[in-house]
Amino acid sequence: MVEFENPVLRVRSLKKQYGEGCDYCRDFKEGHLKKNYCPECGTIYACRDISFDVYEGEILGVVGESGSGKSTVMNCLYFDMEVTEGEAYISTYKEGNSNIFKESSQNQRFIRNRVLGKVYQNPIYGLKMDFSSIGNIAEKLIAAGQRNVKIMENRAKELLNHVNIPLFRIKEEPRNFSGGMQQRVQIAKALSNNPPILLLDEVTTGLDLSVQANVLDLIKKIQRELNISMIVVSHDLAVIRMLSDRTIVMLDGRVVEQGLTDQILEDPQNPYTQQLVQSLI
Ligand SMILES: Nc1ncnc2c1ncn2[C@@H]1O[C@H](COP(=O)(O)OP(=O)(O)OP(=O)(O)O)[C@@H](O)[C@H]1O
Repeated sequence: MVEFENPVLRVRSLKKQYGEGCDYCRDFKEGHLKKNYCPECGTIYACRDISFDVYEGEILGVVGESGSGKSTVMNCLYFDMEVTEGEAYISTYKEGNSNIFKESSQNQRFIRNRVLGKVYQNPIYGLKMDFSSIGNIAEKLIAAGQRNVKIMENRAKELLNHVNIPLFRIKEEPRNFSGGMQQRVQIAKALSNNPPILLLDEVTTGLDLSVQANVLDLIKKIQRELNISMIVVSHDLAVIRMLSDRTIVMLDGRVVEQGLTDQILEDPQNPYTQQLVQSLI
């Protein structure tokens, strides 16, 4: 049972825009934007004023249609892109007192290696396809300062076993693996340095339904066993329903609703969320 008491991650007023904005769009007057962009100057507001907490041991779901800004939130948190404005604090990093968006690039690299793990929809962003699976994990361990070959080998075997990659295949390159196996290796790699927070961006999109179910089961199992906090992004409310304790719903770069997943499913308040929930039935 998750206790919604200790946030491991606090995100405040995250904003990402492409373009300078103009007098017409800058204060977001009702009706001045077309979805997420300004028809006068063309500025795209990918994320506007996004705030949320992630608690210890919870899975937070982020759901919304294509272009709503879900991946932008994940990319900003993992420093794959720079925020325009905003703050984020991680309780295990500098006791939660430092805005990670303002950290030096060296410290941001440390956070990527030690504090956060990320699993991408497309495994080519998370894996070196021409390294072996074991080599992919070693790469992450080396980035965190590990140099002992035996320790790295044992850790890689343990992780790959955890995600059900057969021992006899761990020296193979992930390019030879099926989509589901590649995602499992990505998950193992992201867990290499025991990060307290895992970011999963559309990790089952594009997989066959049975493979998808298998990966979702694995995510749930890992979360239970390691009591890790996760943010799971998906356009598919069925995925979010299966995994997440709480959910935030995004539309046009904004959070339009957030709460316990059960509550959102049973009694959605926002018209867009109502549509999403109806599409499940
Ligand atoms: N480099 C960029 N330049 C301009 N606009 C961009 C850029 N990257 C993303 N966007 C825009 O930002 C908005 C949010 O994109 P984002 O990828 O976060 O959405 P999403 O909800 O994750 O959707 P999807 O699942 O389709 O990626 C979209 O309107 C997108 O076109």
